Amino acid sequence: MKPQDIISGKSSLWIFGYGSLVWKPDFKYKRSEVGHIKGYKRRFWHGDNFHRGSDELPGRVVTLIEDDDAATWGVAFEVSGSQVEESLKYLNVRETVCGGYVTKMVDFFPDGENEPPVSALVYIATSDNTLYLGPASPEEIGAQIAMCRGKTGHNLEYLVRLAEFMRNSCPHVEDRHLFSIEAAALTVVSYLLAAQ
Ligand SMILES: N[C@@H](CCC(=O)N[C@@H](CS)C(=O)NCC(=O)O)C(=O)O
Repeated sequence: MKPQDIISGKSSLWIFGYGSLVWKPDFKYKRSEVGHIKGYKRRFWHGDNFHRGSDELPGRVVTLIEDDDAATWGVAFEVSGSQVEESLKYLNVRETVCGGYVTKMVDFFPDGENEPPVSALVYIATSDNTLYLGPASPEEIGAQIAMCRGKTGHNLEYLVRLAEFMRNSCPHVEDRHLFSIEAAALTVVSYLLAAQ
């Protein structure tokens, strides 16, 4: 896939989502496929002071961390023609300007028998990013998510929608990091509700 072929409309572009993009792409696309990329693990190690948090109380959202033994499941969206420029302009604001993510090309493996991999664009927040928060225990991350909200909504919605996607669309994948944080966040919420 050459950039000039995408620009000329001769070939389409695939965009891989693994966080809010799996349940809220918010751009027009031709078709989508559930699948995975290799060599990365999904971690709630990126801060968010816009969509799901604030400068005072930054939320936590996901990024990808290189790990040769790992795979990350999500959804890839195929965009073609005018959808290419429209989606990239939109995602540049949502992901890069507001979120601090940078772009990379990876191989996406659609779920299903013998489907060949396709090259896909992915947005990754690297550790040199000013919003990067890094590792913490599921309890610490869960508590932070339970307490944060931003201009797009509550950080809990971001977490639970992603966990729901994995349970519904990737039931064969055991994402201990995601589900342990979800359990911890919901425990904090239950205490807050009981204290009311
Ligand atoms: N790039 C990842 C993560 C994307 C992500 O969660 N980005 C945040 C920006 S910090 C976002 O779009 N949030 C919108 C929302 O929370 O509804 C993906 O492919 O899904």
